[in-house]
Amino acid sequence: MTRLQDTAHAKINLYLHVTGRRPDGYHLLDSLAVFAGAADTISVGEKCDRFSLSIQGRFGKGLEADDSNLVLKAARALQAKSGSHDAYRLTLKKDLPVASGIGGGSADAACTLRILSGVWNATESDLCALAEPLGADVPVCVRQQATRMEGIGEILTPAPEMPNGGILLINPGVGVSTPDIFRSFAAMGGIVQRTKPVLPSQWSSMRDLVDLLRQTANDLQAPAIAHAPIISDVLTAIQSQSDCLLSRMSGSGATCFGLFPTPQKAHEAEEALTQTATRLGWWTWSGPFHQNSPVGTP
Ligand SMILES: C[C@](O)(CO)[C@H](O)COP(=O)(O)OP(=O)(O)OC[C@H]1O[C@@H](n2ccc(N)nc2=O)[C@H](O)[C@@H]1O
Ligand SMILES: Nc1ncnc2c1ncn2[C@@H]1O[C@H](COP(=O)(O)OP(=O)(O)OP(=O)(O)O)[C@@H](O)[C@H]1O
Repeated sequence: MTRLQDTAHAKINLYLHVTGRRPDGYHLLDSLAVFAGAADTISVGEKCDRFSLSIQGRFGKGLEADDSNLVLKAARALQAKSGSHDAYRLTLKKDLPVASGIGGGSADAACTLRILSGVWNATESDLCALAEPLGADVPVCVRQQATRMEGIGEILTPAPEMPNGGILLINPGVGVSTPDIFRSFAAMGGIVQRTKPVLPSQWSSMRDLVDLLRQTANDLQAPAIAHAPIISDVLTAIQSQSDCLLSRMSGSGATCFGLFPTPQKAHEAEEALTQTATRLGWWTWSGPFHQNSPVGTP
């Protein structure tokens, strides 16, 4: 069965170690990426001569529906691969903040590939080959499952499924440019030698996961704070909530996350921060992790 609507979930880097640099300037990473329930939605409408995109949702304004949009780039890449001349009207409901370290654009691109793979019978390996040139975060977003990312993001190893904990996301409304943060990372001293984390075959509890995460870091957090000091305030606000097990920034920022023993505890923390968030214009989301069905299932 073809899924003509699908959700593009927020990617969260629970840890992110920069381990090296390629001759082309891209950074080698070791990161544990998981997915939150928060998502954009993409729908495929009627067939037409050329792909078109309409954008709705809280963060739709300010995002161009032109050729630079990763949804259209992904659709055209798969159309070319399939050799089809068919095109469709696409709609993106943009509920995730843009340029915020949770891979919204990458998740949209991967989601577009997944939906259209149903239309053109593309295989998962076709999707992976198309994903890589669209962006370093696109391959991991194809499956939307807990994954260890290495290389520049193209070497993917399945990671243990997340325990039934809760996650709180907060974005302070400051867009952060990924290339700028990698540049500042280099300028601020660059690579720190770290012990490579050993992931278990499964997590016995959120505490088990958090114990390991405490021995890790997001190496892009300090450079991102140098660009946007408000990130420190967000981390403090999350960490000061009762039952918060860990707070950290995701990706190149500025979105930060807090881990909680249950989704309910994450909701309670979000509620406690409502007044602050409303006053400062922060975007917040709380709930469970996304546990996905494999590509190709309805
Ligand atoms: C920081 C992460 O979000 C962690 O998951 C990703 O590595 C970034 O993935 P992304 O936004 O899809 O990145 P891309 O759009 O491919 O690259 C944007 C820019 O970020 C820098 N970049 C990105 C990924 C990477 N492994 N090394 C880099 O140095 C490069 O300057 C690149 O030109
Ligand atoms: N569908 C899309 N949604 C969001 N951004 C898009 C999209 N298409 C193109 N872009 C462009 O991609 C850039 C990065 O956006 P995105 O929201 O993916 O950043 P991010 O969350 O920081 O990603 P990452 O965590 O992968 O670094 C934006 O500056 C935006 O102009």
